Amino acid sequence: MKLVVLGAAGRMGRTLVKVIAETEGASLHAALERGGSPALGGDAGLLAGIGENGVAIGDDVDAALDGADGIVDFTAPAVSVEMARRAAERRLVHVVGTTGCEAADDAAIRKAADDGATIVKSGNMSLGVNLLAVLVEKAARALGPDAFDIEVLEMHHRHKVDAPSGTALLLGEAAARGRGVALDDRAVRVRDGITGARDAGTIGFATLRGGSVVGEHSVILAGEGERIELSHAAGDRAIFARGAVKAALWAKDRPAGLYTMRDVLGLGD
Ligand SMILES: NC(=O)C1=CN([C@@H]2O[C@H](COP(=O)(O)OP(=O)(O)OC[C@H]3O[C@@H](n4cnc5c(N)ncnc54)[C@H](OP(=O)(O)O)[C@@H]3O)[C@@H](O)[C@H]2O)C=CC1
Ligand SMILES: O=C(O)C1=N[C@H](C(=O)O)C[C@H](O)C1
Repeated sequence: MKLVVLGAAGRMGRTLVKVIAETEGASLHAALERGGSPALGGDAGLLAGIGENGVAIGDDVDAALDGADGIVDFTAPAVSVEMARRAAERRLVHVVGTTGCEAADDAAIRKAADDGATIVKSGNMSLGVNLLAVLVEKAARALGPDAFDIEVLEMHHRHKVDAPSGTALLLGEAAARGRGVALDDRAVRVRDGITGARDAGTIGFATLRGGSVVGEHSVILAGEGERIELSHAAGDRAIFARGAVKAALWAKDRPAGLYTMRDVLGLGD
C-alpha cells in the first residue's frame, strides 16, 4: 500500500517514516510538509534516522497524492480537514491521528467520509489505549451513574498544543458511554478558583505538561473509601505509528466511511 506521510518532519511523521519502512505491505509514496518548512527538499529517511530512502520532503499535495493509496496524517486540525476533503475527491484512505479537533472539524471530516474517503480517526492509535477504553467503559457501566467519581488525568511533553489530550477525551467518552450519558453534558475540562463541591455524575479532566513525556493517562474511579485506577503509559511513539499503519492497511479495501481504532482492532462497539 502506497502511503503519503503528512507532517513528515514532525515527531510522529518521522516515526511513521521509520515504521512504514519496517512494515510488510506498506511503502512510503511521498512525504509532505507545509510550504516554507525548513525540512523541504530533505530526505525523509535521513530525517527519520533510518538512512537515505530517496523520498524528498515536498509541499506539492497533488503531486504527492497522484498514485497514492492512502494518507497518514498527524498534523493539525485545519490541515486534517483539508486533507480529508482531498481524500474524498480521490477516494483515498485517510488515517487521522491529529487531536484538538473542534466539533466543526469533526463534522467536516465526517462529511468527507460520507463523500467517499475511507477515514480512520482516533485520538490514540495504540492497542493499549484502545483496550484501556474498553475496560473503562465496562468499569463505568458496572459502577453505576454516580456512586464513583470519574477523573481523567493525563501528562504529555512540553510541546503539546491541545488539552485535554485526544486520548483523555477518548477515555472520557468511553466512561460516558459506560454510564449511558453524553460526555459533552458531563465533562468538567478545567477547574480554577472557588469551584464549589464536585457535581455528582460529572467526568473531570486534569492536564499536566512537561519534559519529554510521550503520553500517560489514568482514569480514576473514586468511591467512598476505595479508588480504582486504570492507566496506560506510552514509552515510544512507535506504538501510535504502528497502529496508524495497521489502520491504513485495514482500511485499504473497506467501503468509504468513518472508522475508529476499535473497528480496526476488533474491540467491538
Ligand atoms: N492519535 C494518536 O495516536 C496520536 C496523535 N498525535 C497527534 O498528532 C499531532 C501531531 O503531533 P506531533 O507529531 O507531536 O507534532 P509535530 O508538531 O511534531 O508534527 C506536526 C507536523 O506537521 C507539520 N505540518 C503543519 N502544517 C502542515 C501542512 N499543511 N502540511 C504538511 N505538514 C504540516 C508541522 O510542521 P511545522 O512544525 O513546520 O508547522 C510538523 O512538522 C498532534 O495533534 C498530536 O496530538 C500524536 C501522537 C499520537
Ligand atoms: O501530542 C502527543 O504527543 C500525543 N497526542 C495524542 C493525544 O492527544 O492523546 C496521543 C498521545 O497521547 C500522544
